Amino acid sequence: MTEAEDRIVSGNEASGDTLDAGLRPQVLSEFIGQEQARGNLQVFIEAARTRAEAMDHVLFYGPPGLGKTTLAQIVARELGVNFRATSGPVISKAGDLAALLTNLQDRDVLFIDEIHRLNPAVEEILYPAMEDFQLDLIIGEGPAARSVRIDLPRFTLVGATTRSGLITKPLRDRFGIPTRLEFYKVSELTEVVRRASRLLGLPITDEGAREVAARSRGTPRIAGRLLRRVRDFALVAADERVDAKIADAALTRLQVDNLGLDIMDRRYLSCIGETYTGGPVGVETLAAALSEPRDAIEDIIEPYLMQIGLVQRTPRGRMLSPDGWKHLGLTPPRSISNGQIDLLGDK
Ligand SMILES: Nc1ncnc2c1ncn2[C@@H]1O[C@H](COP(=O)(O)OP(=O)(O)OP(=O)(O)O)[C@@H](O)[C@H]1O
Ligand SMILES: [Mg+2]
Repeated sequence: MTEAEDRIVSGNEASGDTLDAGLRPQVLSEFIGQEQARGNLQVFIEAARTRAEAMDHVLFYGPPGLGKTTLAQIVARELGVNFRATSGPVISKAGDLAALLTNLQDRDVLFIDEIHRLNPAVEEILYPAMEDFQLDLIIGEGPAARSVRIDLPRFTLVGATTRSGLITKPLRDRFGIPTRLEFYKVSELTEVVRRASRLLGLPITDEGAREVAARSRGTPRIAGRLLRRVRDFALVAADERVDAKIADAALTRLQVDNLGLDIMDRRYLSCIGETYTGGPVGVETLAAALSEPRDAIEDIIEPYLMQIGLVQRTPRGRMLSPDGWKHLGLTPPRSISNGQIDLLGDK
């Protein structure tokens, strides 16, 4: 695990998150936020149930910790079918996928996490399975090799990825229901925190919940994790319930600032701001300067900093925005404070 993934404010799943299982919403009506995705799924689930057919294949994509796995489980439960889970890197051979697929029952949900990491040879045999519910396998080798076609039960493939850009077009095209998950609003995360507090038996005020939510980077997984740390502080301080002041004190001690940024984010921001005088600077250069893999920077650090507008992508690299300078407590160079950042394209 890289340093970026191992932070309290990283959206990635960490070993300490095992408690999350109890916080996972079980049905669609308990799932907070993602209104558009939820509304659409509701319709498709109901239609599939009414017709007693397998639902179309679904692809969930978006940053880590927004609820892709949770929604996949909910889809299976609401459809009233079995949920089988695996992940891209685990299916190493065509035979592994064949074994999974032939063991499914009619209308089951097969969940493939990190689907962008499927081996191309495996992906190839997934196409006819998704499209025609058929498996074409080559049995044996050399002159004795022959191909067999196996009929599969009708199933629903639910794929999840944090890197939709890495999914091949033929694979993406075979998902009838591509669903993008967005960062949550503070009001939605406040609801997530209140629900989690209830389940944890932790008294919290509305302002306390809001304080935790506002610092959770739009990500329910982070909200749950911060809440547990706040609970520890409240317990040790013998506070009866968590209010905004207690939440703020706990999160400040954890070095999570008022925007939910931690030391790593601030290192990233000040690297652009101070070392590269505001940019533009390429992501490879930043990765080297911060000794973090490029993937970790692009997947974990940048999405939220861009979402809240502290960093901008330009054709020539990353730049600190006026708000980014402000957050660092620094004065931007004149050309930037005059608002002359060119924001063309996407690099
Ligand atoms: N809408 C929600 N309401 C309440 N809790 C949620 C919601 N979405 C996610 N969570 C909580 O956040 C945690 C992370 O969600 P989940 O594991 O589904 O994320 P993910 O998108 O699959 O992440 P990854 O990309 O790392 O696989 C869950 O344990 C769940 O408790
Ligand atoms: Mg997941």
